[in-house]
Amino acid sequence: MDKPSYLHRSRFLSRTKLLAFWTLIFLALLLFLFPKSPPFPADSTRRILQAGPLWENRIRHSANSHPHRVLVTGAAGFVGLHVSLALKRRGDGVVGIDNFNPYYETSLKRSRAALLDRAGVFVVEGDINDGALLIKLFELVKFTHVMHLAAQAGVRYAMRNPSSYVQSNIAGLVSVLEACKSANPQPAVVWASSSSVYGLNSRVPFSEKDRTDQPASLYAATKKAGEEIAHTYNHIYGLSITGLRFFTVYGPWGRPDMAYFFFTKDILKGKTIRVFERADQKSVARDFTYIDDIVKGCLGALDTAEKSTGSGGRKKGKAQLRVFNLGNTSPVTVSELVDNLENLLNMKANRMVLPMPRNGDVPFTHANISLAQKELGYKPTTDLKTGLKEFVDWYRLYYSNSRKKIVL
Ligand SMILES: O=C(O)[C@H]1O[C@H](OP(=O)(O)OP(=O)(O)OC[C@H]2O[C@@H](n3ccc(=O)[nH]c3=O)[C@H](O)[C@@H]2O)[C@H](O)[C@@H](O)[C@@H]1O
Repeated sequence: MDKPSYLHRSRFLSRTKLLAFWTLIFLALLLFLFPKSPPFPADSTRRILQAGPLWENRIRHSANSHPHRVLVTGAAGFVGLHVSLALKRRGDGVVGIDNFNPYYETSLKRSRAALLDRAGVFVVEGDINDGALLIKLFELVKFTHVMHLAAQAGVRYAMRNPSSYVQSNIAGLVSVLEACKSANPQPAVVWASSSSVYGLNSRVPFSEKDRTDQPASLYAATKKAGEEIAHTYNHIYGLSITGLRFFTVYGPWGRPDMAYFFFTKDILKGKTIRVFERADQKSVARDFTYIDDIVKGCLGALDTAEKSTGSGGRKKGKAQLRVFNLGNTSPVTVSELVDNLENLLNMKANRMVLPMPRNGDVPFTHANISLAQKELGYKPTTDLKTGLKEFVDWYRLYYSNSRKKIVL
């Protein structure tokens, strides 16, 4: 027998209510699990809202109205510190930006930033991937130059945390170049590439004309990708871009993840250090380059950089695109590096000689610097022994005063 029609209707209604109820629950769950993302990172929104006029004034004051107004990314890093100080000392306006990430001891980065602060350089705490923050900085200051030194450094760490290299060295670089290409006027860009782009090349010294298509680490691959990205932004937007291939930079206020730094620490503690050797039993070698020489090369690149030709995202003509080796032209083996440290520290190292692990290292580096010499007037003057002495003196002072603030 057919059921009465009102029964059909009420069953239909209760099913509809049930469906509506579960749909609502489902939607609420979706909203809870995937909240709508803000137009730019929440951090940046907060930072810009909290910033206020005092923050803006500090930025304007730090840049001042000098002919050169330079934004230095990675200013609390090793090279960033020294370049920012040198620019400020000669009278340029400098604003720094750094995310103070914990790749190595953040207290060292904070000490560097404190030193910059005393020298009149304000370091904005922020990430280069934060596009809104970069736009804000360009609104506040018409930067003439960007010295882009922020990066995820280190060749061996790339196997442990590959995505950090993509995030900083590729996405971060694009974020910086995006801000530069949209700025009006566009700044000229000088940025840190790396000797590691020469990868497994065997012809020495390494020349800018050599192939760079066999990187040995993800770090090197991201720097090589950076050089190609630089070409694109130069080609499409008329940005003037100079890439600097640094060769194992060392010196006071250096990076604790680098061999000369942690060898010093470990020798002083009596800990064993691992000295890598090549398959042919020769010690690996590096074209160690002292920080003051690198700073001169960076300033030379900045001073010879031509203006970008575009404005507000539009190219108006061909712009300069350059790449230079900044090395020392005299490679030293790692065992000689350790000999030097033993002499300076007056202590014997406990060496464990091991075959070079296959984790991104290359057996040797050696720079041909004739192009930088010709175009930038670059001429390194510090040998490893002299530079290491400066480092060891700083190291002893810094770590014996680690709780106090010290000046360079
Ligand atoms: O020139 C560059 O572009 C690169 O220079 C350095 O990379 P690297 O030359 O490998 O510097 P270290 O990690 O300090 O190593 C120096 C030498 O010591 C050797 N080493 C390292 C660590 C160790 O425990 N034992 C050892 O013998 C390495 O094989 C290498 O030959 C920096 O760490 C990179 O960020 C930079 O980009």
